[in-house]
Amino acid sequence: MSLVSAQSALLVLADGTTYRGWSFGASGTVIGEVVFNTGMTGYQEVLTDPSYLGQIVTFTYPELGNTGVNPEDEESQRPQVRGAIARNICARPSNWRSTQSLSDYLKHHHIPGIYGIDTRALTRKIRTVGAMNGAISTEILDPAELRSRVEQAPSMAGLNLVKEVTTQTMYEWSEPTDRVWEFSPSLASSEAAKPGYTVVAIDFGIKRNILRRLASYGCRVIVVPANTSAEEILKYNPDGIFLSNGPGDPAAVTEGVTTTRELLKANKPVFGICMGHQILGLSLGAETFKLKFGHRGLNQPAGLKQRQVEITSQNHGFAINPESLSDGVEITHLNLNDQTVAGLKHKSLPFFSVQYHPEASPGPHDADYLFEQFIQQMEQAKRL
Ligand SMILES: N[C@@H](CCC(=O)O)C(=O)O
Repeated sequence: MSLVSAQSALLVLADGTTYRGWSFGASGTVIGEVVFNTGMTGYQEVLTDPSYLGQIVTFTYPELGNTGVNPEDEESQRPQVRGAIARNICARPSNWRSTQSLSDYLKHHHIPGIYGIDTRALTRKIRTVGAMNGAISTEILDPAELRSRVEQAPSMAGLNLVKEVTTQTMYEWSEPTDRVWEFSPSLASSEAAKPGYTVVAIDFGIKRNILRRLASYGCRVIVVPANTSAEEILKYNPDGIFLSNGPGDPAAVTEGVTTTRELLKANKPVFGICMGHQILGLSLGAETFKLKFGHRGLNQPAGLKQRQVEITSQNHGFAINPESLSDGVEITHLNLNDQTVAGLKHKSLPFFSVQYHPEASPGPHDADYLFEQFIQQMEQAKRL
């Protein structure tokens, strides 16, 4: 295990703000959208969530790496972030599941990180000015030169990144949440009746824990590439269709929107999470817009008509414009911090979606009931 280095590294934002720190993970230069995540746990799940593709993530939790990394906590095959920013790094992880230090892991995957950064100041900057591109480098230590590289990078708005993360071929997923970790009383206490519904999941950058939750509720999940046609999807005769999370600008994922619009004509239950929620909204005629700095963390309150507020895990930079929703669509949840749309459903057809992540990983489990809601919709559809 290598200790964290004292090699100098530079972080420059598009507006010229410069931070000096030290390198962890790989050496090199990376450019991406600099965002912040306020979660106090789950750095490995964040790093491997495909929705973060193209982004440099600032972790506001003050020390990263304490529990190392392990093979079970991967949300996809590899870390997907372009870079990581930390206040401090723990060089000697201590956890019974740890197989590698965070720094070695990122080095292995050629992902640079910078630590020693005043992440509170950086977060305030992003909150005030808005999320913007930036670069981390261990090679270019002249701020003006690094900034000129940042200026050449495209903005996140308008970027379709789905093709970089979607599966190339279809596959089936059957692994549920490990029984040791199961938290749902109905699933943990009994050999709950497994409904055995077939769900086709369109992979815009799917997280493994979504697949696990669907499998835990007894679904046979067929995961298909994002460019699969509606006709091919319907050939699997699914009981329900799932639209996954994913990176980039949802409005640029035109193929996914066209396919979903076609699929809606079949009137089968449809459930969307995060980008899946945005794609469902776009398919129903709504528009999306880019938020100033997005929501990324584990304690975002969502609610509206329900008596209980859900504390939710979130990770998104775009949202649905409520003004653009047609009469047939109802808002079910708002983000209670800024009143943006956090959930919607069709008033008469079995389509619903949430902007947040009910699968958590990391995060609270308040919204896990939405998977059960999807199962109930498939049950009802079968009875008709
Ligand atoms: N890329 C979209 C969706 C994120 C997700 O699906 O997790 C956004 O930033 O809003």
